[in-house]
Amino acid sequence: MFGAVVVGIGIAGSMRIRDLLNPLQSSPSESLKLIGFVSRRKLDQFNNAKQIELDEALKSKDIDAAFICTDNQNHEESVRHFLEVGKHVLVEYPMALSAEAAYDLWRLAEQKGKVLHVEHIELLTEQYKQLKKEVQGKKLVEGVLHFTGGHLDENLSGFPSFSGIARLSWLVDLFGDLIVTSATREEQKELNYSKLTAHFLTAENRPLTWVEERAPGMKRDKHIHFSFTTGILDTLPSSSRASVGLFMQDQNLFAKKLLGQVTREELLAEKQRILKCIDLAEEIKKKCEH
Ligand SMILES: NC(=O)C1=CN([C@@H]2O[C@H](COP(=O)(O)OP(=O)(O)OC[C@H]3O[C@@H](n4cnc5c(N)ncnc54)[C@H](OP(=O)(O)O)[C@@H]3O)[C@@H](O)[C@H]2O)C=CC1
Ligand SMILES: C=CC1=C(C)/C(=C/c2[nH]c(/C=C3N=C(/C=C4\NC(=O)C(C)=C4C=C)C(C)=C\3CCC(=O)O)c(CCC(=O)O)c2C)NC1=O
Repeated sequence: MFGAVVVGIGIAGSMRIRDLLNPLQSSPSESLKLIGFVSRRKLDQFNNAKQIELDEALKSKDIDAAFICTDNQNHEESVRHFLEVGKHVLVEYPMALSAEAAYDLWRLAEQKGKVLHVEHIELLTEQYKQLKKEVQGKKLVEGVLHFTGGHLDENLSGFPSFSGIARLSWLVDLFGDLIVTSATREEQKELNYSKLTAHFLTAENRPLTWVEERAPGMKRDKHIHFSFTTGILDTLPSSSRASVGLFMQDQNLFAKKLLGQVTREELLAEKQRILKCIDLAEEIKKKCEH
């Protein structure tokens, strides 16, 4: 059994507590046991789980793994604290808000011989799995992925290429290695309006564009326009709900890693994809700041 603590009780943290208390039967998740949660607020109890102090969690012999579900600006610090005291870590994406920090944390995890798992539920949705099937084997001519969503506080969430890393993950997982050719940022501060536009080239020199647009009340949505040599794909597949919840699927993956059931090749491929996306996010940020 691996004792677990959930850190940060927002939307994601609450779902983590729910899933840890109700693991999918006969799944790797049954090897995880919730010991308690850490919050910067005083909550005492949450779904019968008990609140513990951060210091206590770091020292506790009953805790083997930490689930970091705080706002993005806190990820680096929390991941580092738990790795340093020799705990395994699951962190919600984005793992950190700079490439330097991300590489540093992987090095630390390897030094300590601990699992560092980054949640990427955007790759686990039925919609994405269907999209990937539709794209497989096709030759891209050009493509656009346009995301819209509500306002985010950048002090907590970080630069939009990092808070929007799920869109980069989609593009890299669908089309392979990308290079950033240009990126711009448009902001209307008084309206909390933000639009990031990044242009890429694929390894075959095909152009791809990512737009991340946010404003208060804007609907959370994604639009695609992918031209292939064989035709155009401009609607996302209609999606049924996954039979196993997304955070539960991710928890199973983490538990499998703790149990040593994931191959070195798989672990390496995943790490490379995650760092590739972080590198792109960093590059986009640099280009926007110029
Ligand atoms: N929501 C989602 O579907 C997904 C989220 N993620 C990632 O998960 C992480 C957390 O996101 P999410 O849970 O959505 O964000 P929330 O804003 O809901 O929670 C973030 C943090 O804010 C604090 N908080 C929560 N509610 C309140 C409140 N009422 N008053 C004051 N503080 C509060 C909590 O910290 P504390 O308990 O310490 O006060 C919590 O850790 C992010 O990194 C995000 O990218 C990733 C994939 C999906
Ligand atoms: C209703 C308000 C709502 C909020 C505040 C919300 C926040 C939210 N959802 C996210 C991703 C995500 N959120 C979901 C799914 C959900 N997430 C949920 O909170 C719920 C209820 C679902 C269920 C459909 C998925 C699948 C992702 C991964 C990125 C994606 O594919 O869009 C993220 C991570 C950053 C990002 O990729 O944009 C945040 C902060 N999502 C919401 O839907």
